Amino acid sequence: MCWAIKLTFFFRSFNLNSVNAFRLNPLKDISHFKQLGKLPQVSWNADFGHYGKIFGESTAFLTGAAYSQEASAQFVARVVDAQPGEKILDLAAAPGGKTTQIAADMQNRGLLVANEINFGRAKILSENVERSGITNCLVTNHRPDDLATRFVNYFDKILLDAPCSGEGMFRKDHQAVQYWHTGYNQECADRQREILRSTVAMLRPGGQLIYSTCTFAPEEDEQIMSWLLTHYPEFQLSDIQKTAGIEDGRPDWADGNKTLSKAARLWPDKINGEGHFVARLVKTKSHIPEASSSQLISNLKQNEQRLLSEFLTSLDLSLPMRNIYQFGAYFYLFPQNCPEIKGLKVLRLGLQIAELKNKRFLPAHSLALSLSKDNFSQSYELSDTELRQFVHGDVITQPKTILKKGWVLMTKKNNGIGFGRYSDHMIKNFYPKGLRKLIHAQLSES
Ligand SMILES: C[S@@+](CC[C@H](N)C(=O)[O-])C[C@H]1O[C@@H](n2cnc3c(N)ncnc32)[C@H](O)[C@@H]1O
Repeated sequence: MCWAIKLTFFFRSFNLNSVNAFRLNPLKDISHFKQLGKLPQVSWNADFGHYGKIFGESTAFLTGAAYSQEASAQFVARVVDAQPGEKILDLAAAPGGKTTQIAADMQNRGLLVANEINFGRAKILSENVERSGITNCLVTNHRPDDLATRFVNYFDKILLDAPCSGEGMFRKDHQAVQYWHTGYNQECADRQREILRSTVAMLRPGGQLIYSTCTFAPEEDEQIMSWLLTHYPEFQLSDIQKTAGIEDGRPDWADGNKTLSKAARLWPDKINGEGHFVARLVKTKSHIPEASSSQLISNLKQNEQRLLSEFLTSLDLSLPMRNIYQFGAYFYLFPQNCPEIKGLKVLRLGLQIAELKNKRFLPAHSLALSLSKDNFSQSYELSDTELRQFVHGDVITQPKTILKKGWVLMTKKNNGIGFGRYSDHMIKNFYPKGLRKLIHAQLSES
């Protein structure tokens, strides 16, 4: 096909609406979200990706069983191909689309560091990690060069989903168009090179760097990759499996290095999704000597350990006490191979499990979101009306099942969404005040 016709199809695609998509979250019990599972699949993420919209007042959102994510963006984590037990850094992670997909692939095993430079965005990332029931993630708020001084030759995989000119999102996010100006691609490219200078040192030899953008500009895509290959000869591009209209990268848009065709381009006129670029590189060796990195160890004193252990046992929970860290009144279950956190700006340390208040333990909201009906001492399945009451912060009076006095995991479609405490025929509400809201719409799955 000649260039003029190709370009006509490309520009025509901008007159079409972008298509909503989402991912079902296998860290949750998704067996009862039957309608969502029947929606058309995103072909490159067929296990969990679907086309359709998830509203913020739906049961899928409130339980964390689904995450809204544009279809092409779902391809990036497929290239990361995270495995349980790996040490992975998601360097520019907010709001968390790729972090939550990577964590699901890791099945909560191993270490996932999700970093975001912007504090406000890091808080949103942290909330999304919590709602998704992720337990092996450290959410940090650092500049890439800060992190690079801490983690030398450290990670098995690093995803840099780079800040970019966002041209691939123009039809989805009209604001992205407003930022664009002449010279913007070069400004973004300069920033991408700066971030990559810090990134390369953090990957262990043999590890993989996945670089992605949501822009069409070769200055930010193939040309950044050719710059990296020239300046860091220890990196080589590796093949990406491309299906369903995903195309090769374009060597002719950079320095002609043929291996650039191993990268992937997602064009909105060729696939059912927005514009994206993804490349995978392998680091063959490192010139920097391995730094010894110390691991976090439990700081629990004997007395707290005994009391916490008794509290957890009373809730039928069994957690490894050697992985519990106390920070003031709060107790966290930190991930396997967790690095020492002194000097790190950490917004979330694995899973917050409890708070000590007036000499009594309260189970943490994050804990509820990581549990389902069968792994807590007692649970209560909320009706739609009760769910509205619960997220509004109301007491649940006259519950319809028999409960024992004490903590109750409040569930919807079997997934924990918060804690209550039962006594005197009512369930007192422990849904966090900051998250309480009035749901106006009819509750539905999506
Ligand atoms: C494309 S977005 C990340 C999207 C995210 N990976 C996801 O899937 O939800 C790029 C991120 O890079 C961050 N960023 C901006 N400037 C940066 C810099 N100099 N270094 C590192 N990150 C930066 C932005 O705040 C933004 O959150």
